[in-house]
Amino acid sequence: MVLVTAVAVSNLEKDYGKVKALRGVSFQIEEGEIFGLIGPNGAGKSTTLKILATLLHPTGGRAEVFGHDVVKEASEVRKLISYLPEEAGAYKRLTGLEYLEFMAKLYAKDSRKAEKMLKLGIELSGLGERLNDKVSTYSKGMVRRLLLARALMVKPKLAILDEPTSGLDIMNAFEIRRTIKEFSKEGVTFLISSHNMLEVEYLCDRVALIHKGRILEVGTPRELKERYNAENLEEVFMEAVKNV
Ligand SMILES: Nc1ncnc2c1ncn2[C@@H]1O[C@H](COP(=O)(O)OP(=O)(O)OP(=O)(O)O)[C@@H](O)[C@H]1O
Repeated sequence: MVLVTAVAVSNLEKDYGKVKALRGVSFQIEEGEIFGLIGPNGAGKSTTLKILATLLHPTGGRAEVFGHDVVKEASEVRKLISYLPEEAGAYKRLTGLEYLEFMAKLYAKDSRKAEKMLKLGIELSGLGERLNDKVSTYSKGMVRRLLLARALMVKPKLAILDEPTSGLDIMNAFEIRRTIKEFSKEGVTFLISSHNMLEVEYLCDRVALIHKGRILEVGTPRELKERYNAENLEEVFMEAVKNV
């Protein structure tokens, strides 16, 4: 099997004024992988994801998505990705169904494809009858499911998901993880950020530990646990930060 590089991040730096959010971040993701970027609050996860989603310009370094530079070829990159932001709440005046319909029409090349996309979005949202209610009446978890359905119904080559299960109850989080695994089998590549290390351990093929804008370790959960003689990724992380 020929490995295709989905994401190549090399020495990425991002300053917000005096704050150095990223201090030389590098990692690669192969096509079809579920890759987890994990670390504590303020580590630089969202910043890395936003740069890959073409929403932020890096201060230094490079990032490519399927060989396209995220700065110089941003419009090419946007055709290949879906991005789920950490905090999102737009389109409150629409019903969930109207929102999915609007997005399907925007993304699909013809009306038949839009229908198919919408059907998938409805199914993925799991919102049933509530899709007919305005988004403003949804709980945080319901909004999350709607946005995730939107992100996946377009079948992106790369899905960039910032804390996809944050704020969701156990059942919803379980469903989301199952959907991610299913889509991965169909060839969608995932970059997921999380500070829930146990969830990531279950879900991800490989993970990168990020702390204070630097990558501390990259590997499969099993490799990292062996490297640190640890029971789980939480223990790996606690050991890894000791050496910083
Ligand atoms: N717009 C901004 N202006 C100034 N500083 C920012 C801005 N966005 C992020 N930062 C800072 O950059 C650093 C990295 O933030 P980032 O949001 O990437 O972390 P994170 O790992 O996603 O954290 P969390 O898990 O809390 O979302 C933090 O110190 C944060 O305060």
